[in-house]
Amino acid sequence: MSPVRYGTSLNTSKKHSLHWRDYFRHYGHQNTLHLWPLNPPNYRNVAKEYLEEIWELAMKIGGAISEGLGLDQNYLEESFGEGLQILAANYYPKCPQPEKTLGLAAHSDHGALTILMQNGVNGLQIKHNQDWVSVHHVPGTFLVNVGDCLEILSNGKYKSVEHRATVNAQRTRISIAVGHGPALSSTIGPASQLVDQKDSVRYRSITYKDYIELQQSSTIRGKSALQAVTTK
Ligand SMILES: O=C(O)CCC(=O)C(=O)O
Ligand SMILES: [Fe+2]
Repeated sequence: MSPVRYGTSLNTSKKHSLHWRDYFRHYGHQNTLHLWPLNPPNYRNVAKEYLEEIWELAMKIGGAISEGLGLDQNYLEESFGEGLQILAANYYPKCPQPEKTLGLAAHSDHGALTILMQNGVNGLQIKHNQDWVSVHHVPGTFLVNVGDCLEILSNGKYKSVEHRATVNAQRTRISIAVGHGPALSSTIGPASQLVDQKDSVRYRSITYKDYIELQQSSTIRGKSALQAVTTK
């Protein structure tokens, strides 16, 4: 997976329609900073500071989740190792026929925790009991999504959220999603402490790199990558 990417869709296969969005995405790691946008001129400084702060926040939340699972408070952070942070900036222009398209089709995020900032225009929907539910933006808040890595690591105790973005005819929507996952070379699998006789291993182990490739090569929407590593 390249450390910087620009485009419209996750997978540009002709098998399905493209998204009503432009995006750019880049890794948060400092050694990729020379690849980040140069315009606006303060982008690199602002993004660097934001990514550092948001990493701290993600680790705080990850610590509470680890503790809640009965694991060591540092479990998530330690299993991340050097970790991988990815910033995705999504731009959804006004759309004359919004009911005919989507800004971003149904998917779950491949990392463990995504922290999302938005420009106050609603559009995010999450799947709950087979229905799409709109998430109303509360000013001054971030939205935190559980991703596939956390579902795998917790052996299914946390469920990654399937979500999508709708567009509208009145206002352009912008969202900045920052995903947090383990280092690309690390193997993701259920924490051994969460696997017992009653609750056997629900997901097979896979490197994070292979998991991302699996997700991004699929033309099937939704949680298809996770289903591919589910053991039953
Ligand atoms: O725009 C949104 O609210 C969602 C963005 C998103 O799901 C993503 O970038 O993975
Ligand atoms: Fe997402």
